[in-house]
Amino acid sequence: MVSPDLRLRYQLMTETDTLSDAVDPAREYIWELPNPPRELEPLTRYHAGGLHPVHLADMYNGARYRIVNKLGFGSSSHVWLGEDTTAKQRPTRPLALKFIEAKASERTLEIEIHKYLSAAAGEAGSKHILPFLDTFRVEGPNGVHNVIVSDGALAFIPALCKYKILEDLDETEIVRQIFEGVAFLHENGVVHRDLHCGNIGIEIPFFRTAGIRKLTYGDPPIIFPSTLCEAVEHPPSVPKYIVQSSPALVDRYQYKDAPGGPLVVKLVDFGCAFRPGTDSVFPTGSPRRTLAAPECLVSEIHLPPSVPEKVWTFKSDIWTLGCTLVELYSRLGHSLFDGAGSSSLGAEMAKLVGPIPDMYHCLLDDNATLHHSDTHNAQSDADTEEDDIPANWKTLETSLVAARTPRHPPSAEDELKRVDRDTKDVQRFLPLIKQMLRWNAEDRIQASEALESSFLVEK
Ligand SMILES: Nc1ncnc2c1ncn2[C@@H]1O[C@H](COP(=O)(O)OP(=O)(O)OP(=O)(O)O)[C@@H](O)[C@H]1O
Repeated sequence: MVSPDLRLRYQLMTETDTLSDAVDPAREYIWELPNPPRELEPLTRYHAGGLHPVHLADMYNGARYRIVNKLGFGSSSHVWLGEDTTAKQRPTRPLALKFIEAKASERTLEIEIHKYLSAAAGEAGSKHILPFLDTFRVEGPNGVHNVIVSDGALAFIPALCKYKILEDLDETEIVRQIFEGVAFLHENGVVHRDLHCGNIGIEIPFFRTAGIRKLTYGDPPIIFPSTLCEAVEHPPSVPKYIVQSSPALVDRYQYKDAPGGPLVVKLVDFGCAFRPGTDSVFPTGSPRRTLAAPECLVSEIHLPPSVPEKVWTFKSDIWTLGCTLVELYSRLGHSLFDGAGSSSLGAEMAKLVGPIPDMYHCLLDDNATLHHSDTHNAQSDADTEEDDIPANWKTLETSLVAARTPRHPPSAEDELKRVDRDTKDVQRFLPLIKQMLRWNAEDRIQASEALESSFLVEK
């Protein structure tokens, strides 16, 4: 039997998992990670059908790729920094090896879509798609996993915000390149479905020229041994230790004046992507609810669900991207519809987008939006008069400016200048977002049209 205090420690470790998920009473062993930081995936993800237990210095694909560090993890994979031991190029190019969970490997179109997009390389916008370099399969204790090898010389929006690097970069240019990438995807018939900030990478040319060893990926890698608390043999399904994610970072000043060329946006993660009218299967990955377009949320609520291919469209990508761009522009300081507080998602949307159409009224329901909200309040929120809407956009403008302006500017004069500049930027930015967030999907702007918007043209 597992003792209660061990159960408790295990529960803390797994954070989002419930105790019943975390502890399998049929198992004789339990694992402990002392003071686990948030950057660790829970050990419960290592089971049949789950993640492959990867260790540092492991060799893969006939000893071609060596594991050097961990870059991150997502809902269906973990991504490792690796090097190609057969490459002659020096310094060694940083590679990202994405190990997909065994179960997810069976149903994703990710590799197929990567290959399909690679065939269109050279077309306008194609340079904003993460280059696909290789793929192989690994058979391990938890099943068979697809592994995707791609460029690892990227920094992602969350890390750039966390280390206050984004504010030194040209954000308008980043937005333009995102639209170029999305326009390329849509012109090639691909709906991404999961365009959140964590899937927007920025290629830092300096990363490649500096070589894998010079980047502060967490040097040396930080590991947390998975201690055996109840003596049994170490099961092969669980790694001997968990490596903390160490996204590539260099000194912030090296971004701005980085040698090696301009920064290039790369869209990553085609785990939820599909091609309407072409793909006969639909990937069951779950994009974030708070970024999903109303028609997609509604289709989840109606049981049996309406045909998913019909609601996840180029235009649902545009809604998601609108929400994501607001997060990016606020440097992750403001989420549009975060589902927090007393309003339902539907009510939060109505405050900005306008009175909620009848077909979306179910989004006001507590269960439908996973809220503990007061339905009455939600209803009255949703009945927002059209006249109130400009006021709500004004409130958003104020929040965005506040999120962008640093709390401790060097001087009061600097602060005034900064607020003035940020206000002008936000006032130019929000009309574009308004065109992306429309109840009727057909009324939303296309990615190619957004490239002609005054925000991007009159830079
Ligand atoms: N090419 C890369 N270079 C560096 N880091 C990467 C790369 N690809 C992914 N990562 C890191 O790994 C994380 C997870 O990758 P990815 O989003 O592809 O996985 P996922 O399981 O499909 O995630 P989710 O579906 O939750 O978005 C990313 O957020 C990023 O931090």
